[in-house]
Amino acid sequence: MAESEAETPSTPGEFESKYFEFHGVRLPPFCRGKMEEIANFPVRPSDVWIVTYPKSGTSLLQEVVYLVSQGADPDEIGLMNIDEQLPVLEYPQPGLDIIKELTSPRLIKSHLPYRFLPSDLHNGDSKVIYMARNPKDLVVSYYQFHRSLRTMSYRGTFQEFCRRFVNDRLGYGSWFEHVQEFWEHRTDSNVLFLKYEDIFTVSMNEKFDLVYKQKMGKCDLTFDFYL
Ligand SMILES: Nc1ncnc2c1ncn2[C@@H]1O[C@H](COP(=O)(O)O)[C@@H](OP(=O)(O)O)[C@H]1O
Ligand SMILES: CCc1ccc(OS(=O)(=O)O)cc1
Repeated sequence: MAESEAETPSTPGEFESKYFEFHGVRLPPFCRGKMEEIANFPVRPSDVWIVTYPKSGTSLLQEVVYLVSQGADPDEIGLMNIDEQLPVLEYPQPGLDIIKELTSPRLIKSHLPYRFLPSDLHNGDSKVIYMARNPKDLVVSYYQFHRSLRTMSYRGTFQEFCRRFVNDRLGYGSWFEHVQEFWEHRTDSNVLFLKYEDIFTVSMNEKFDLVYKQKMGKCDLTFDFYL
């Protein structure tokens, strides 16, 4: 075991205790004590909310929404940290009080399941863009994230992590419920349901196919790329 791993052990028990359980859903500890305030959070008609299960391409989506809403220059987008422009509702920073005071139009992100979001959103009071990513790629991404996150210091195997994922035992709860709940609301007038693979893979797919053909020449090795 690497020295840094030995220094930051995280037994299954320690890892479990890092979560906060709310109505049967595992949430990150920073959600503790603010779920009622979140349910009553005042929403504005001009808001755009970006909601995802973690590792569903939130940053990619926020770049697109930010560019469109601000009329920003795509060439400049790489120069600035867009994460700083779009607060996450439930994160400790900047916090609910600051987000409440932001000037309109606000762009707000959240990873919370539909039923825990502000009740004004359920009433259709502002636009919500939800993006889902296929769970097989997502679970790899979420695993790497847990390994790198100092506060979680996850040290289990990928196999064990997958077990947690399919048994709904990770932060933000069940991916399966998260996605299904939004899918049920996909035809609501204020909800736009997107798939990561549609906005990322489709646009990049043709380019990759072209480059693959050019660079692999006569080699007949093929892969099953699926959309
Ligand atoms: N423009 C972009 N900015 C950041 N992440 C992007 C991105 N386009 C795709 N992604 C992918 O989105 C995932 C992160 O999701 P989120 O933003 O919700 O945390 C990462 O997946 P991988 O870890 O599989 O590479 C990352 O590579
Ligand atoms: C497991 C804790 C956690 C913390 C933050 C997350 O959000 S994000 O992926 O950094 O946006 C997700 C999970």
